Amino acid sequence: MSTKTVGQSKVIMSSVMLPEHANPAGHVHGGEIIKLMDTAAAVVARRHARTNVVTARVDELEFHHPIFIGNVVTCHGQLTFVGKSSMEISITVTMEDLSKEEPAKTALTAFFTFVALDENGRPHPVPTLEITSEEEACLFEQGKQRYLAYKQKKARPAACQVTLEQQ
Ligand SMILES: CCCCCCCCCCCCCCCC(=O)SCCNC(=O)CCNC(=O)[C@H](O)C(C)(C)COP(=O)(O)OP(=O)(O)OC[C@H]1O[C@@H](n2cnc3c(N)ncnc32)[C@H](O)[C@@H]1OP(=O)(O)O
Repeated sequence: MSTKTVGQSKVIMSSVMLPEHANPAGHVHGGEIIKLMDTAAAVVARRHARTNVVTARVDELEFHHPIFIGNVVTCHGQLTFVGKSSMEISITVTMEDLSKEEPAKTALTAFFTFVALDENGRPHPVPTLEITSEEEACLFEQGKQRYLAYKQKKARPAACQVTLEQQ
């Protein structure tokens, strides 16, 4: 199995927010930004895996600052953790008001888990992650904790999981 660095799949993607992205209150709809985040995370995952990838989970999604029509939003994405076929990607969204001479602000943050698939739609192994800095090592360890927490949750007995009433 090959190894790749975090830097080999990093992404930065910018978009201008248009009236069609607004919610009834005039802010940019959160769902529009989440779609941009998902797309940026998919680019990172696909660069790392070079196979089809799907979103499996979103952790710790936080809205820190509202976004308005006319703002430039930028998604910064990088791998934090890699399991066997799953990859966790950190996405930070910044917003910039082009009419003001001030630095971009952090608007949203989240961790997306993607799973690489083979041609039959089954999970497929991905390259391991080569860690090259202390910051990457710290993010990897935190991602590993979320990965292990998911595995633990999945192993819980059915009685501890939400079920839908039969119609
Ligand atoms: C034509 C294209 C060109 C494009 C080129 C450019 C690309 C850029 C543009 C595209 C941008 C749009 C990108 C949008 C992407 C979608 O919108 S995809 C659509 C939404 N997602 C889905 O429909 C996925 C639905 N879920 C599933 O299909 C299955 O649950 C999954 C995710 C394949 C997992 O299957 P499974 O049988 O549960 O697999 P299992 O063996 O249990 O687990 C496999 C791995 O997944 C992990 N996993 C599974 N479920 C979870 C979970 N819920 N949470 C965390 N980890 C999980 C496991 O821990 C395991 O990890 P490893 O130990 O292998 O590392």
